[in-house]
Amino acid sequence: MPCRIQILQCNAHVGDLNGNAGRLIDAVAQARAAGVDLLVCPELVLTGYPPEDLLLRPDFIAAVEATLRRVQEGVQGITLVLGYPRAAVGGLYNVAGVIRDGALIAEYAKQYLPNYSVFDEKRYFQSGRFPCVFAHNGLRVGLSICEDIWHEEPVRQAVAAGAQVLLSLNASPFHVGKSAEREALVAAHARAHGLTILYANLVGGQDELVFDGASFVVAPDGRVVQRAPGFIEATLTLELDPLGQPHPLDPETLGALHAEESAIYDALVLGVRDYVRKNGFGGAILGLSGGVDSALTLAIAVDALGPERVEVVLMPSRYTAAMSIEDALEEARHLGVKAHLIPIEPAFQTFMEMLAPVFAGQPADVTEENIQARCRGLILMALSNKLGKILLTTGNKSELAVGYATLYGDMAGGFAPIKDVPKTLVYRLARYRNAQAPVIPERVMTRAPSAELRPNQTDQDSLPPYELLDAILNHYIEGDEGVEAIIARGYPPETVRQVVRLVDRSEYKRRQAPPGVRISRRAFGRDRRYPLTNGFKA
Ligand SMILES: Nc1ncnc2c1ncn2[C@@H]1O[C@H](COP(=O)(O)OP(=O)(O)OC[C@H]2O[C@@H]([n+]3cccc(C(=O)O)c3)[C@H](O)[C@@H]2O)[C@@H](O)[C@H]1O
Ligand SMILES: Nc1ncnc2c1ncn2[C@@H]1O[C@H](COP(=O)(O)OP(=O)(O)OP(=O)(O)O)[C@@H](O)[C@H]1O
Ligand SMILES: NC(=O)CC[C@H](N)C(=O)O
Repeated sequence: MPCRIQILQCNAHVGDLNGNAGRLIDAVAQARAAGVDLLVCPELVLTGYPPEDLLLRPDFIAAVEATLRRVQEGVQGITLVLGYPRAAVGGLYNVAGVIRDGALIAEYAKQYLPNYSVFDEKRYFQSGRFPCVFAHNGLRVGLSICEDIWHEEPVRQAVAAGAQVLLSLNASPFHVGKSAEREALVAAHARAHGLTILYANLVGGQDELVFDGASFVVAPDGRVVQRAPGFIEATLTLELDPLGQPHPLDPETLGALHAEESAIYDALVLGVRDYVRKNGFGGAILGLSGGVDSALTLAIAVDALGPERVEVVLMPSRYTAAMSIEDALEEARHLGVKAHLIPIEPAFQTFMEMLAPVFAGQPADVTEENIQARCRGLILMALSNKLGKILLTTGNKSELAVGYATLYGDMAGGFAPIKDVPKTLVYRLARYRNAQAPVIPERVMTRAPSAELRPNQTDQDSLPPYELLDAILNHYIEGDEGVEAIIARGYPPETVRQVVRLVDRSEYKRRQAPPGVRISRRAFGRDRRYPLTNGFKA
C-alpha cells in the first residue's frame, strides 16, 4: 500500500502548550482531509524549543502529559509523529511519539544530547539507548531526533532494526550556511544506507535563536527531492512506494536554498517578528540617527511588523549633522513610519547644570558623550513605556565586541536585532535590502560612520577600519584563536592586541546587553560565556 506522508514545518511557541496543541490538532485535521496518512512534526513541538528550565518544573511536565493526552484524542484516521519531553524511569527524555487512532503506539528517546554551543540538553535529559522502528502501511519507519542524525550510530541502529524510511525530527537553529550543511549530512546517510530520510525542522524565533525550517526529503540515492521554503510555516507532502522510495517529482519544482544575504536578512526579520509577537508587544520603536545601523534596524522592523506598528525618534544634539536628520527623515518617509523629532539639547543642558558642582574643574571627556547617549535612552524608554512598543537597540556585533556603546544609553532596549551582525555585514545587508526596493539613502552607506557625540567625530578615531576590525574579531571570537595565532596570519600586531584588549575588557557590557538574533556560529550570549572577572591575558 503506498504511503502519503506530510512534514509539518510549524512555528511552536515555547511554553504555550495549549496553543501548540490546538495548532497541531488543526494540522492533523487538515492533513487527514488532504489524504495524508502519516504526519511528521519537529522535535519538542509540543513545548517549543528550547524550553530551558521549564523542564525542571514538575507542574510543567504534568501539563505536558495532560496536553499530550488531549492531542492523542484528536488523532483519528491518521498517524502522528511528534516530539515532547517524557518523564520515565531514570529521569526526563526528549522523545518522539507515534500516535495512531488515539493510541500511543511507539516512543523513541533521543540518544545524542547536544551540550555545546547554544545547546545544554544534558542539563535536562537522559540519553535514550535503543532504536525505534514502527510499521506503517507495510513500511518499516525509523525515528531519529535532531542531534542523532549528526552521528553514525543512531542511523545505523535504525537500519539494522529494519528501517526503510527514517523520520528525523529537528529543532535545528539557523546560522550562516547551516541548511547546506544539513542537506549534505543527511544525503550522506541516505546514500550510505539506501534510505529515504524526511528531515522535519521547526520554524520561528525563540529569544536569540531562529529556526529556519527548510525541511527536506532525501531519496536513497542522496538526491534532495523536496525542500520546504525557509523562515515560514509550510508543509511538504510526498508519496512513498511500498519499498519506501519517494515518487519521482519534477526537479524544476524544487526550490533553491537561500543565498547568504537573503537568508540572514530573513532570519533577522523572523527573529524580530516572533520576539515582538510572542511577547505581546503592540509594535516597536527605535532611535533613528541617520547612520546605517539604525537604518538597517528600521528596515528589518518594518519588514517584520509592518510600518503601522513601528515608530522612530530623531533626537539631534549640537553635534548632529544636518544630513543625518535629512537622511533619517527620508528613511522614515520611504518606509512609511511615524517619526518624532525630540532634540536632546534641553535635557543635556539640564544634566550638565545639575552635574556642574561635582564636575567643576574636570575636563570634558567620554562622560559628556555618554550623557547624550543616555538622554536618548531615557527618552526612548519613556516612549516604550507610554506606547507599549518594545525599544529596539541598534548596536552591531563589531561595536558590542569592543564595547563601543554606552551602557544604559544606546544599549538601552528590549531586543537587539543586529547584535550578531558585524559592521561590514551591516553594509552588505543594507545594500541587499535596497536592491529589493531602495529605502536607505546612498550617502548613509558611503559616509564615514560616526557616533556624533563630539565635533567631527568618526568611529575610526577610536577603532581600526571596520574591514580590519571584523577580520580580527572573526578569528578571535568565531575562531577562538589567540593573539599570536592571529598575528601570525599577518595582521598588524598592535591592532590585534588592541582589539583583543577591548573585547576582553567589555564582557561586562555584553552581559548587560539585550538579547538579539543569532545568525553566526558564535554569537554573544549563551554561545560565548566568558567570566566577567577574568585575569587571563590573551
Ligand atoms: N568590569 C566592569 N564591571 C562592571 N561595570 C564596569 C566594569 N568596568 C567598567 N564598568 C562600568 O562601566 C562604565 C563604563 O561604561 P560606559 O558608561 O558605557 O562608558 P565607556 O565604555 O567608558 O564609553 C562608551 C564608549 O562607547 C562609544 N560610543 C558610545 C555611544 C555610541 C557609540 C556608537 O558609535 O554606536 C559609541 C563612546 O564614544 C565611548 O568610547 C564605568 O564607568 C563603570 O561604571
Ligand atoms: N541623533 C540621533 N537621533 C536618534 N537616535 C540617535 C541619534 N544619535 C544616536 N541615536 C541612537 O543611538 C544609536 C547609536 O548611535 P551612534 O550614531 O552613536 O552609533 P552608530 O553605531 O554609528 O549607529 P548608526 O549607524 O545608527 O548611527 C543609533 O543607532 C540610534 O538608535
Ligand atoms: N536540537 C538539536 O539536537 C540541535 C543540534 C543539531 N546539531 C543542530 O543544530 O542541528
